[in-house]
Amino acid sequence: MVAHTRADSAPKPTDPALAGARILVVEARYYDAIADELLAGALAAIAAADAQATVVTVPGALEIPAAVAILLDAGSYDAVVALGCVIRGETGHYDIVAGESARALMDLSVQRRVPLGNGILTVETEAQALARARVAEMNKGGGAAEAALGVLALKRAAESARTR
Ligand SMILES: Nc1c(NC[C@H](O)[C@H](O)[C@H](O)CO)[nH]c(=O)[nH]c1=O
Ligand SMILES: CC(=O)[C@@H](O)COP(=O)(O)O
Repeated sequence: MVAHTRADSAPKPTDPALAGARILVVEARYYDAIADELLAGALAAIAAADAQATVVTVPGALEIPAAVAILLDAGSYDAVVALGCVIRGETGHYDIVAGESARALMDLSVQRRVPLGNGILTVETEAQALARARVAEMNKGGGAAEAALGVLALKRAAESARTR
């Protein structure tokens, strides 16, 4: 039975239990400059936790969920970080790309019990995307990695409590 974990005592991304954890990073390089910032932030957060990152690149956000599923089946990863940027255009395709990638990733994370940080930006303009991607600004890539690491620390704490 896992004792209730209060938010202020939840494991943190820098939890020593994360050292050596294998983090799968799947990035969609639809916009290179934005992808560069998201990836830099995510890799910095993973390195700060002394975890190991494997980076895979796909064309667009819609390809991220399938790539995650394929790689989780093919390899052994402790957590996943998804990175990308969806900018609204003239048609409803934005809703498909943004909504379906998010839904598929959420389903993967819950069904497979795999910690997953979603760093796919869904924005109206490139300026909004850059402000959120830039490490020196909102650093959403780093935030997505820290979210995945935080849930991984929680998962490891829960597994440890179960085996006591
Ligand atoms: N418009 C954006 C896309 N569109 C492409 C899709 O993600 C996908 O690659 C295509 O539909 C083929 O399956 N992707 C982004 O990541 N960002 C966008 O703004
Ligand atoms: C989010 C998208 O897929 C977007 O690039 C599509 O643009 P459009 O709706 O103008 O075709």
